[in-house]
Amino acid sequence: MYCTRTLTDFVSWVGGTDRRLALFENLFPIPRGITYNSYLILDEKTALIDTVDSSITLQFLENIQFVLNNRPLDYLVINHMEPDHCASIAQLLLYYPNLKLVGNRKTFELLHQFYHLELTGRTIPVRENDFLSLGSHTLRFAFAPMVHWPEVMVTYEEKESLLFSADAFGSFGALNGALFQDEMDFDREWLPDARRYYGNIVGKYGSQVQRAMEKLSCLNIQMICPLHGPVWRKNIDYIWNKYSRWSRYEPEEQAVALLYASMYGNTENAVNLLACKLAEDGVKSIAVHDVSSTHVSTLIAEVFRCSHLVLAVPTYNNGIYPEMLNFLHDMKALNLQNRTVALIENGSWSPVVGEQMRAFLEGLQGMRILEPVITIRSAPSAKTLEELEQLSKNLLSSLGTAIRL
Ligand SMILES: Cc1cc2nc3c(=O)[nH]c(=O)nc-3n(C[C@H](O)[C@H](O)[C@H](O)COP(=O)(O)O)c2cc1C
Repeated sequence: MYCTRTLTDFVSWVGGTDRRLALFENLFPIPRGITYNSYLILDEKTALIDTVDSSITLQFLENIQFVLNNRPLDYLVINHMEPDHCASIAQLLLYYPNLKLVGNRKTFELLHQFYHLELTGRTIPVRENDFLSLGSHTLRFAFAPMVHWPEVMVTYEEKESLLFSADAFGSFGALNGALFQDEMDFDREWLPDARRYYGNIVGKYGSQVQRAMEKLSCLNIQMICPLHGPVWRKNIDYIWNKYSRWSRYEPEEQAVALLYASMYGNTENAVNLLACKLAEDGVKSIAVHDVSSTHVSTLIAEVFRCSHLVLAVPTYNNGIYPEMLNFLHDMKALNLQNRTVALIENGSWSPVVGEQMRAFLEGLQGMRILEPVITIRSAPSAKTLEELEQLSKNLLSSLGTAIRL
């Protein structure tokens, strides 16, 4: 049975949800599932904006059929050629023999690479700022290269001021009936997944996100319609400001994330001691994560959120404990910048990871190491306690006065 939602008198949501997929991109855990959004505009001409993943093609086709109500489908706009948004194109071409595909040069290069379809006479190539009239509605195209992939463009509908934003402004998570951000408690239910989605999927491309936002900032936007997660029709500034901050690698909060590795509990013990000192010193926002039991995508999201990090690690065969090393490599791969980092190293005979982590972090832009680096020999000692007390004070003064009790 069709399952659709109405955006405006002319525009419907015809996407769907998948709560069975465990790993998005076979990489990122999505315990709350995922939504694939697609939007259908009815005017003199009909236009579908993007398609969905193959897991929900049947539901998707039923949704489109219902909204079209026996009308033909004239256009499919392809904003993004990643297979989770394109896997239904072949079926659509079969169902709707007069359907024309709208995309840019790179869109069609990728389409041919993925699907080997016969498309003679069925494509409409567009360039930056070209428009397509549907009758009273007009679609205008703006390229947003590397706001995830090189072919990405966004589509702006001029009559109703709708921005179809491709992967930008999206989120992990399956919609639970509510489609619009103002129908849900976004901060409580969605923000962690929206942040984790941004950080891990788009986070590497901050400067490209900035360029795209600059380009779009002159538009009157009444609704942001992304390819995953909630649609924004109120509080657009809220998500716009989050993106502005994230893409500049500015922390969202003055907060401390203590991220540690520990085999036998001694490094963990030091981290718990520091967390207690921080709380006693008046720091309100403290998060503690074991890097071995917290997925690296969540650790990355915490870096996007927090201004201050404490990395605590045992020496492992003369190197950084593997799960922490993996996290550091991910931070580098995703271009993370501009954080204040305190380091705690542990080792029973030759602790060397403090220097190794310092060298690694100095290779990232704008990472400030908060001195001194603390060395533990096997287990925290009385000296360690004093050093942790000092580190807590140093963190507090670096955090600034805003969060003192
Ligand atoms: C496989 C393995 C390799 C280790 N390699 C080193 C090393 O190269 N240098 C060192 O000083 N300690 C080394 N250690 C010791 C740990 O770093 C040390 O015992 C530390 O206190 C463990 O902290 P934890 O209790 O938080 O796991 C190694 C331990 C293990 C299990």
